[in-house]
Amino acid sequence: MALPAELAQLATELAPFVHPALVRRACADDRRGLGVFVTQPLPRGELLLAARPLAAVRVRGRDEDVVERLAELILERLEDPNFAETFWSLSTGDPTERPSQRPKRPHAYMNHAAPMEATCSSVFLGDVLLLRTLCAVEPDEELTNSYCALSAKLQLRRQILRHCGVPLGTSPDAAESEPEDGEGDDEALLPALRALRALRAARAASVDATAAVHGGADAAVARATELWRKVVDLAAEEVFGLQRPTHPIFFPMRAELLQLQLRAARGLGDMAKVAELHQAMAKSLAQDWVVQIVKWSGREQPMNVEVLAHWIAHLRAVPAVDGHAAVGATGRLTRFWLGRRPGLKVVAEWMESCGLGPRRL
Ligand SMILES: C[S@@+](CC[C@H](N)C(=O)[O-])C[C@H]1O[C@@H](n2cnc3c(N)ncnc32)[C@H](O)[C@@H]1O
Repeated sequence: MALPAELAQLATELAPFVHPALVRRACADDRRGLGVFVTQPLPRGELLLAARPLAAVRVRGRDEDVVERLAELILERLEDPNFAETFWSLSTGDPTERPSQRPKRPHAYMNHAAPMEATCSSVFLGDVLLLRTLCAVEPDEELTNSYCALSAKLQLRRQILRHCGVPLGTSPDAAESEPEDGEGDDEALLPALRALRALRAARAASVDATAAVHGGADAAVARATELWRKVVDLAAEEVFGLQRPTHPIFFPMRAELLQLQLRAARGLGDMAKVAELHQAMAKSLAQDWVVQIVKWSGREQPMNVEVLAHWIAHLRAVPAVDGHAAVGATGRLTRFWLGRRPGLKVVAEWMESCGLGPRRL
């Protein structure tokens, strides 16, 4: 989906931009290689980068081989010496030779940190990538970005990190594999084991419901409806306990349960429930973080764009919904990212253009 004209204009005004306080240096922990650091204090929300990608391909279906198509495009363009110089400047380089340099494309050089620890986050505005600080940063502090989406489940996190060459075990989200029944006697993981059993049951019910509905017959549809209802009715409080658990393993588990419930509610056509679940997801993605991050002052909402996408989806699910909180949160998030507050319709189109429309969440 194309970006609304108002935002396409903004993208043109912002890009290209690289913040002058960014430098590329060797990290103190040499297993991390080079990283991006700041030379001066920066406030929360500072724009660090607004850049168009070196190469982009348009994807129509899910199965298209994006990596192969990108590689072909890059090989073609490498014949242009200007492109080749920029492209090869992305490679790791030798930290002992050039300990410090202004990075031309800092996003490509940033190391990963778990979403609850990353100091930066990025979003696409059309084909312009915007990168901002999520908290105030001090001089000589390393800037980090999560390579995984905020809502990614444990298994997907580990896949992404493995694929990106981040050693598993250096990041809390990579270290937390799903515990097996009877494994370990860590007190903190006992509620996680209970929750996992409920989560596994919900996963199985969702797979069965999808298979049943493809059967098409009335009995199959009735069976799917029953299974979806079962998933939707799982109370998060029962699954995770009444107290908000602080162990990081709970974030992806809670997000996964809500995602399964969202799909089930959509299958049932229960749009009021869909709206309620998007709201729960927005709050959960925002608040679970706040519990972890002492660095953030007060209970300020994390400005991750996935949170914005869920508020917008909440507003779209049931037009008559009382949207006071959602409109407020949407306004704060869009102002944070864009420096302005366009209408809800424009923000909804922006989310669609980022692949964060209600059907994709
Ligand atoms: C986009 S590059 C980041 C820049 C890189 N450190 C360099 O020296 O060019 C991604 C690579 O950085 C390393 N890396 C990123 N995040 C890391 C982390 N949290 N711990 C250890 N290594 C990390 C991995 O080797 C990964 O393949």
